[in-house]
Amino acid sequence: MERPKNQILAIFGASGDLAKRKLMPSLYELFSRGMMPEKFAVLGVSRTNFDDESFRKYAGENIRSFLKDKEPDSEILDSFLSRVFYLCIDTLNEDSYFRLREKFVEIREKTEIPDNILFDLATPPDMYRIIPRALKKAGLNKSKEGGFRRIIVEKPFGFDLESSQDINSELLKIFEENEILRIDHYLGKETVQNILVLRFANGIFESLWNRNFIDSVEIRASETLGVENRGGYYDGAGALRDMVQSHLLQLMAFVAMEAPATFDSESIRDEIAKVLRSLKPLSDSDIKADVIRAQYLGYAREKGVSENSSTETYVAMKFFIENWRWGGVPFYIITGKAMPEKTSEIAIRFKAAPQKLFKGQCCGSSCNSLTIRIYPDESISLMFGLKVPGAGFEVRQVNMDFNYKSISPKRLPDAYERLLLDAMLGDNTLFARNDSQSYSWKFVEPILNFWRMEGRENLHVYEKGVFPPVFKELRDADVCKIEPTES
Ligand SMILES: NC(=O)C1=CN([C@@H]2O[C@H](COP(=O)(O)OP(=O)(O)OC[C@H]3O[C@@H](n4cnc5c(N)ncnc54)[C@H](OP(=O)(O)O)[C@@H]3O)[C@@H](O)[C@H]2O)C=CC1
Ligand SMILES: O=C1O[C@H](COP(=O)(O)O)[C@@H](O)[C@H](O)[C@H]1O
Repeated sequence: MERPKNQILAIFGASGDLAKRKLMPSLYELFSRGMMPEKFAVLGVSRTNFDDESFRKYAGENIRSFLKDKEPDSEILDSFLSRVFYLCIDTLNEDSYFRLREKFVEIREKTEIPDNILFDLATPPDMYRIIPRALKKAGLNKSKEGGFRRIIVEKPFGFDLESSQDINSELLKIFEENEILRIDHYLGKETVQNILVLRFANGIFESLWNRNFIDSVEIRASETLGVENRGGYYDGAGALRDMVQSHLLQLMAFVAMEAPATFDSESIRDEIAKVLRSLKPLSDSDIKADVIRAQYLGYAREKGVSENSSTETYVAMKFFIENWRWGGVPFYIITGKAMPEKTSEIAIRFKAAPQKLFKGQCCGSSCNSLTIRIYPDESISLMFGLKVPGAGFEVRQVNMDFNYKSISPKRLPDAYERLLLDAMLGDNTLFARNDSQSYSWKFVEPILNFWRMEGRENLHVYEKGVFPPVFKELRDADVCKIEPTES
């Protein structure tokens, strides 16, 4: 396994929630598995008043609390924390970035790390212009010693097409496109990456993976939690921006893209962009018929949410991809908060056999579907009809399951572990490219505009924990959810 080059990782917003719950535990985990660079430093940068020592203590406590499924080893943790530093500056003030420059010099003198820096903007999005500009002013955006610069940007990447393009063009004045890593944590999930391997390492699936054999594709990501303490952000975003524009359209692209010419970052990202560009634009009448939005009861009383909010906490939509592979195949995306269960999965439903020879029941009209499950368990199930034992010829749907636990008892890495490692390695395959971001904004923007015009009209409400309205054809496809067979 290739190890990243020696470098400093500078995390802006180091005092925040993302750094605490995801970034620091993931970096510790990479360190404990020997996957961090031989020489590295993690520099937290925020306004909160820490110094190196107090930040180490804070980071250590967070790693202990948020590390997934295990306790950190004290010795390894101490060794990791000895490489952690902190700088308290007013990140809004460009002049304070000269102090950041000095801190880099100080760390490099202590650690002998070359002039390689990965910046991570774990801050509110309005800092995505301020920080890069200030880095440029302090001469930190380019190395004068032949080292590298990279910058990770968290989502939301803009608010609409225009704002995302504005942020992009600002960033592109300061960093090169291949230095900008727009993170989408869904692409760091093991099963999501496996979609590419499942499709392109196996002849059997790819030959069926088109409009001739596939009846529909459904991507579903439901959560039981409401907006919790993120009402202020969420009320300005809603489910369409928060989940569909980013994560779920990227998942759709993995399912629908053509095979890349070679397995390298640009070929893969070319195919992702191509499929997002082929999304059939939705007219007002399509939106009326094919996009359902809803809000859970009590949402408007959440902290940070406006009283008359028309923000959707649930969206179900049907759309098409206009290309030779997918013409006429409906794609569905369903996502929401405060739903009955937490699940993330992709169901590829195949067309029914041409003749119904047997009695018995399969889900919907066809016996065949492939479910790629991301949560709760990371697994893949293929469904087909088989004979019920005994007299006659009655069909029953059964599933053939692959569960990650069966090939490796090891824990699956958190998405951030994979993505931070790739960022340190400079591999941007699993990061969203500028053009694909724009295509997905172009696709969702007419919906946002239409809803703005409608206000609360046609906004459904649902009780927390009760499934909101969904398309009739999906209810039919779900009529007999198969329970896993008992062993
Ligand atoms: N939390 C999560 O699970 C996820 C978060 N994200 C994204 O990551 C980014 C960070 O999120 P999160 O950690 O939750 O946010 P928090 O508000 O918890 O943390 C952000 C940090 O940014 C710092 N900051 C710097 N400048 C400002 C400023 N002008 N105003 C406010 N804070 C500032 C703050 O530190 P200080 O005051 O010390 O300067 C604060 O600790 C956001 O863009 C978010 O959308 C994406 C996916 C998941
Ligand atoms: O980015 C986000 O994702 C989470 C859901 O992520 P998951 O890995 O738990 O499926 C969502 O809750 C949040 O609103 C959104 O900003």
